[in-house]
Amino acid sequence: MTTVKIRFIGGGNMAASLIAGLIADGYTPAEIQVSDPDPERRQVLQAALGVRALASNLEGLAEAGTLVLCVKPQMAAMVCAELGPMVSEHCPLVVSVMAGVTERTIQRWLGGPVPVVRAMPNTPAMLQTGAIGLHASPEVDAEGRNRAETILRAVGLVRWVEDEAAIDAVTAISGSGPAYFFLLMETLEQAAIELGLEAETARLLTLQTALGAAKMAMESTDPPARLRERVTSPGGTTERALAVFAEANLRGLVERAARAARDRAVELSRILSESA
Ligand SMILES: NC(=O)C1=CN([C@@H]2O[C@H](COP(=O)(O)OP(=O)(O)OC[C@H]3O[C@@H](n4cnc5c(N)ncnc54)[C@H](OP(=O)(O)O)[C@@H]3O)[C@@H](O)[C@H]2O)C=CC1
Ligand SMILES: O=C(O)[C@@H]1CCC=N1
Repeated sequence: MTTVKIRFIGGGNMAASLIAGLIADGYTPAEIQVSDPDPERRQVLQAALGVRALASNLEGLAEAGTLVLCVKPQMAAMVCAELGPMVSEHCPLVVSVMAGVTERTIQRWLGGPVPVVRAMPNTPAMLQTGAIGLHASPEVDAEGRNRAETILRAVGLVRWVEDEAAIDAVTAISGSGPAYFFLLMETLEQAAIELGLEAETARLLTLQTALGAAKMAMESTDPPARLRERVTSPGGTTERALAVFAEANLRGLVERAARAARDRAVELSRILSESA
């Protein structure tokens, strides 16, 4: 019988992305379990990913070496209170992907100073192209850090941060970040259609351009600013477009957006740490 290695609590978007990435990396569905209260969601998870999806958060929990908390921050207190006695008894490694829920708060809700790793992934984890920030509470030993890193490395690029507060910045940049790039893709595709391109052509040219730009930026030794300059012929078309972005202060806007996301994570941490 295969031992369940990883148990997800909450089977929504982020859990499904992580599970898909882990399976793509070679984990077998039998090594992963998930619990979620919604029967339709459980059916989708079972059908799409082949993992066992349970209604109860406690059923089979003792078997798992690692628990991944994947519920909304607002549900976390209730879920941790339910899991606390079992976590104290069986001491699995607790990994939380929840935005704005600190290690101290999770420990308080679980009822003791258990080892907690905070991981901030993003949905491209499903294609093993996630970007993940990690931070461990002082109770996590080398084996626990190694285990968390191995699991998350299977679904993308991992960076440890020294200070737990940096996880809020990671949340604002790479946790939420796919949404910013998707927004840019949506708007560029729409602009292409408005300029007269056929819809499928607009879609494909936009997406391939995003992929090509990201690949170039990843693989080049030059920074993105230099790559941008090479596209921008003096007196040419790109220059005109970039002038419009500058006029609207795109840089300031992006900075404000990232700050707003970071501040929301900080606000959630404060509200949740003050709650019962
Ligand atoms: N989405 C993302 O890109 C990212 C999300 N995160 C974090 O991941 C966590 C989950 O987010 P996301 O997947 O987007 O949210 P979802 O709402 O998609 O997933 C949460 C899941 O938890 C289920 N749930 C609700 N109550 C319980 C319970 N008592 N026990 C077990 N499961 C429960 C929900 O069911 P129901 O819908 O029926 O209530 C839902 O299926 C959040 O804390 C978020 O901060 C982190 C990085 C990126
Ligand atoms: O929007 C959110 O709160 C979550 C955290 C990062 C991405 N999605």
